Amino acid sequence: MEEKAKAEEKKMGMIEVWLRKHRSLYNGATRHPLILSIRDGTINIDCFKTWLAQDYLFVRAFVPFAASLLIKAWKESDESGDVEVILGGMASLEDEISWFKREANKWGVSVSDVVPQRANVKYCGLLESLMSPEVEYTVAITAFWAIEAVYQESFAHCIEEGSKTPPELKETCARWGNEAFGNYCQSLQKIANRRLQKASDEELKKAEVTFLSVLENEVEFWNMSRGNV
Ligand SMILES: Cc1ncc(CN)c(N)n1
Repeated sequence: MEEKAKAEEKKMGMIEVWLRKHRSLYNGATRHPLILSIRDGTINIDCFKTWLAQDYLFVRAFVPFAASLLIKAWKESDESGDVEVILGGMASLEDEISWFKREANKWGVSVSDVVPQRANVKYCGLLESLMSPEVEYTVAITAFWAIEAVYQESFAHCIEEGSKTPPELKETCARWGNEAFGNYCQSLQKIANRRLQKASDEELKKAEVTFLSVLENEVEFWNMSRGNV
């Protein structure tokens, strides 16, 4: 494929090529008005609570997707180290679910009463479709990287120097914005790049379409939290 050849010539990975090509959508997902309002301290706390409750449900659906990816890595990967990277991510999800419950309790949000909103149902539907054994490992790992990377870049922006994030939201931002999570996302990106380099044109196209779908769903997820469903 032409794009792949260009990437090779410039010694770039496909992910970097796509990040350039789809920069405005990527920025839309990682610099959403909700994130910017956390960063500048003008966040409406009800929006934060909506996000928290809805994301708790999303993370519960993310666990089986991660499990399906682990199976794909075990069956299809050309490098055994992939399994450890994914397993490490899965192990933190248990802690993440406990954190969501504690955080929800702190804000007076009852997680057992949360009803998923339309954008959440749609995004969880995408996760479910990616769990199918027919979806290639390369496509699934690209989606998994994109999902994690959007949160990493979004929340890291809220704890950069000069941000005015309210103190009570800093822990939330540090959860995904911290350096260790950044390194984990880098490891996922490396795996995705390695797989994409060896992918057929058809697989490459599927992975790019899925990447775009993740970004669109992320934007809609943030929109939902601000009440514009
Ligand atoms: C919607 C969404 N996207 C990504 C993540 C990071 N796992 C999350 N918790 N929620």
